[in-house]
Amino acid sequence: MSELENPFQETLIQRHRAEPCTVVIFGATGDLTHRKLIPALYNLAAGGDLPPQAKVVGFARRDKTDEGFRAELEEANKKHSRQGHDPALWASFGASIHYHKSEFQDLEGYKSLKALLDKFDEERGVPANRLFYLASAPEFFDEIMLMLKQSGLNEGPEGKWARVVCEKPFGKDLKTARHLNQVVNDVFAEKDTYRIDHYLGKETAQNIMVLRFANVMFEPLWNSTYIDHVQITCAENLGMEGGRGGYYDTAGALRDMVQNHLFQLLSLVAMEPPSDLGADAVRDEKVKVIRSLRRYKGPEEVAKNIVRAQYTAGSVDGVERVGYRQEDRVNPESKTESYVALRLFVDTWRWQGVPFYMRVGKQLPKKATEISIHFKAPPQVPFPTLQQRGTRNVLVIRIQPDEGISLRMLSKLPGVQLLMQPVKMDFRYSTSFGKASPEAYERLLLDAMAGDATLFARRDEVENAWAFIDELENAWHKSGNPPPMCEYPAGSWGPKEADELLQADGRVWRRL
Ligand SMILES: NC(=O)C1=CN([C@@H]2O[C@H](COP(=O)(O)OP(=O)(O)OC[C@H]3O[C@@H](n4cnc5c(N)ncnc54)[C@H](OP(=O)(O)O)[C@@H]3O)[C@@H](O)[C@H]2O)C=CC1
Ligand SMILES: O=C1O[C@H](COP(=O)(O)O)[C@@H](O)[C@H](O)[C@H]1O
Repeated sequence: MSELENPFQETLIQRHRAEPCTVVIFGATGDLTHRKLIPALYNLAAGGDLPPQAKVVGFARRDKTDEGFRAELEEANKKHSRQGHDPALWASFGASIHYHKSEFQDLEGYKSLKALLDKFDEERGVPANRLFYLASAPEFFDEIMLMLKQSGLNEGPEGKWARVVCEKPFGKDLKTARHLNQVVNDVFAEKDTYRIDHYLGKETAQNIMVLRFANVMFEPLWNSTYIDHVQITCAENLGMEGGRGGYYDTAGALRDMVQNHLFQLLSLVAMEPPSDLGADAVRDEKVKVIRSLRRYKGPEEVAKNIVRAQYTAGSVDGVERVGYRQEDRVNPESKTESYVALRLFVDTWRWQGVPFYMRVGKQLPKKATEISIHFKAPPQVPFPTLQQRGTRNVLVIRIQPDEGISLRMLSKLPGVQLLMQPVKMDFRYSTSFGKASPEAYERLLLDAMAGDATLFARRDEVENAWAFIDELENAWHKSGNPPPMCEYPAGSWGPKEADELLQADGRVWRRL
């Protein structure tokens, strides 16, 4: 075998061979199904990864025929499929899609759904596994769970499984998340519960563990002896488009992005090596990171370490944007943050004293998510100038776009004098692998069908994350002296207070 052949190929193929199943999507006439779920299933079909004889059933309340539903989804697929749209492939994939009209609250609708799934099994000649995907607003989760239980749909046909995939947001605080977990786990065992965090499905997020644990040169340096600090940035150049203001204004950047996506990235960067790659071994290590986050008690500590802000009118990509409070469906007196910057500490042996700075915001100059690991300076001799920050080693993991990893290091400038200049070693997915990465939802749907929960949030991860977030939200919204709400013009990199957060520590945000 040549050195370049992939020795893991067989394991990976086995891990992802999904069993036959029917996917039922609750809320199938919605935006998520059109933009993400159907294109993901179509692309799995295009790659030959969809289980044989798979079927998709869309569940929603509007009147539609199978044909009408398929035609609507075909239009959406033309717009959103990452590999384009092949009419011949759609003809066979589309034929596997069906529509089932019912209210979420109507038990009869679930009984007739069960009859439909049983009929498909009869037509196939073998019973299929069942994957229920909750692509509805979270206030319907309780009802849907109850109905699945009462109709007996939470049990698969004999010898087959039934699993549930829950979309985010998974609760809006610890109390609601606990309640939801209880409701879901009363109907499905935890092993059959898949809480989506689509950042875990991103190729580059998955690569963090490979980078750290499959290369010998990084892990020995991956600790407070060598790392000065870590930055995680998730910038978006959009505001409240597509009517999202109504939901977003009840959530804010901290709940919408930090509690889930950013904490998942933080966990992958800060976790200890798992003993194996099984879902529980990985998630055991991730949850320890969240549990080790230093808690901020009270508004003073929160104000010192967390900056929240709303955008005011400005321009992004040359287009005028209104301020956050002027957005459609946003309360004109809103106290919801569209930006947050945090200084966090993971109180473990490995990370003692290393700050993790995170920032996330809407209406920033560009869309970019990256993690940067900022190393300490080497001992002063023999290069005294190395104390300057711009000369230190920085490892950048670009989550999106232009996925890849770069390493800044110092090189001697060619010439007769000993002058140094920072240079960059850059690995790009697009050039190194020559093929596009699958969309996060493709990977996650396939994993749920294959019974691999590694890239899904476990109950304790979600609850521990909320426990941390609740204290910040309480300081902001329930204390007598709440930390200030800062401002930043749309199109800027955030409020000056976020810069000051790092300046106070003698550091600066990395320029993206
Ligand atoms: N859209 C996105 O990009 C993302 C969405 N999410 C999450 O996914 C979930 C769904 O989002 P999205 O698709 O945007 O939502 P939409 O509002 O676009 O869709 C809601 C769906 O729920 C159905 N529905 C609502 N009430 C009932 C009812 N009483 N009985 C039966 N069906 C009902 C609607 O059916 P009908 O049309 O028949 O009324 C529709 O199919 C949300 O939790 C959201 O937070 C998460 C990440 C990204
Ligand atoms: O979950 C969410 O994620 C999107 C950003 O996702 P990305 O894959 O485009 O980075 C964010 O816009 C949205 O507010 C949030 O709910």
